[in-house]
Amino acid sequence: MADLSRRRLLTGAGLAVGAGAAAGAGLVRLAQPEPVQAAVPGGPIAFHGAHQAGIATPVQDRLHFASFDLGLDDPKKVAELMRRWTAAAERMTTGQEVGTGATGAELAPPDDTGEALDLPASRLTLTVGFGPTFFEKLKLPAPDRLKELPHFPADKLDPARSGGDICVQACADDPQVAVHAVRNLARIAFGAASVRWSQLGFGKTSSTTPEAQTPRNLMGFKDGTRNIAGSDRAALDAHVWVGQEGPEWLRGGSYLVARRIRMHIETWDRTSLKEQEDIFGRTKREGAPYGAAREHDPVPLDKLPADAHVRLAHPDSLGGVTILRRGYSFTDGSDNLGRLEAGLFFLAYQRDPEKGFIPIQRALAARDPLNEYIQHVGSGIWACPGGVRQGSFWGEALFS
Ligand SMILES: C=CC1=C(C)c2cc3[nH]c(cc4nc(cc5[nH]c(cc1n2)c(C)c5CCC(=O)O)C(CCC(=O)O)=C4C)c(C)c3C=C
Ligand SMILES: [Fe+2]
Repeated sequence: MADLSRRRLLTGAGLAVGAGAAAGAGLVRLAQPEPVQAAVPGGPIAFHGAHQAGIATPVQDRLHFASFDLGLDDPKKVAELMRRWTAAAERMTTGQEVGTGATGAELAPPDDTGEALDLPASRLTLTVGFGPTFFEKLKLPAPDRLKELPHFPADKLDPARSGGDICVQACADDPQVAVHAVRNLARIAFGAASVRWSQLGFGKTSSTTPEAQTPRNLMGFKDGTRNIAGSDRAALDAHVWVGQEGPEWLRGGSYLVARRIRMHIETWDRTSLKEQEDIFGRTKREGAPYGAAREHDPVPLDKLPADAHVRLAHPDSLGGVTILRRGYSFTDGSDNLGRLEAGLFFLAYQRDPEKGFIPIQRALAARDPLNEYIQHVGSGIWACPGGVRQGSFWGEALFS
């Protein structure tokens, strides 16, 4: 049993000895040749399908988000990178080692870096998107709706934490699995693309499973109460998935907006409960909207302060504008004044940024009292291709 590795568990031999012991740990899923939606905690989430996993699929606990810059401008070579990345992603999302594994020929570096050996798939999802600069560099036609985001008042964006030709969103229940995935994709990309910036996240601040307990953000409020459910196909089709209006490669895909939002935690912590609740228009403990008793009660907008965050961002205040939020909290230690470098790594998926993030952020940037306690310091937008079929690779139709 000493070599009951991630990889052996997936082989017949590994399963014969491993299945019984693994079942209780959520590893029994590995018996299936085709990954299926995680039915047990830690099970794999299907990589193939009509849509990329990691958008409407249940939100995992941890994030490693990476933005890559291309080092070449030949679309054929980038297609080859996507083919190699897809092959690695297919393996990692089912808990397998990359390529020939973490141990191979003695005199060559192994194909897999090895730190995820013995760990389950941990519901790893890998979601890829292409930014405006990707299309410029490769001289490929960009989708109409993929435009650099406008400047919003009070933005203080750091170019070193913004943009990027390709993004990879790795989500998993185990941070080591998410970090391993990004690290191995970066290793594969050597010579073709390199990491421009990356962000670790924990404590998801959204939910695509309304029946689950809503997580809390670092301000202590339940975050993600009113979000698009992963099972709400009508809402996903209307607000998240690109339809016939997009190029073929993007249909079933989505536009992703990322914002690194720093929180002035120490100032927030000196703010009265009443003011904190007024800012959101919801109670802190229950998460109920003002004028209602329970978290999931409908929001009586006229009972909320006119500039409450929830009122400003609510679809009824914005002609129906709706996004799917999938953000994570982050802390990157403390700054030189001893203040926690913390905040929200906000991620939003939408069918059209002009009918999603942009009008909401315009309203929030203009009036949200939360602005006194936050600052947007990083930003990016990417077009995420539709789902990957068996035998295909990320964005294949874009390159052919
Ligand atoms: C541009 C979009 C949004 C940004 C940026 C944003 C930042 C941000 N939000 C919170 C905390 C909460 N947001 C909540 C609701 C909410 N927020 C947005 C959009 C943005 N938020 C939307 C669309 C909604 C839902 C509105 C609705 O339909 O009712 C809530 C309430 C709970 C919930 O419904 O999720 C909280 C809390 C922070 C802390 C923050 C920046 C740091
Ligand atoms: Fe919000």
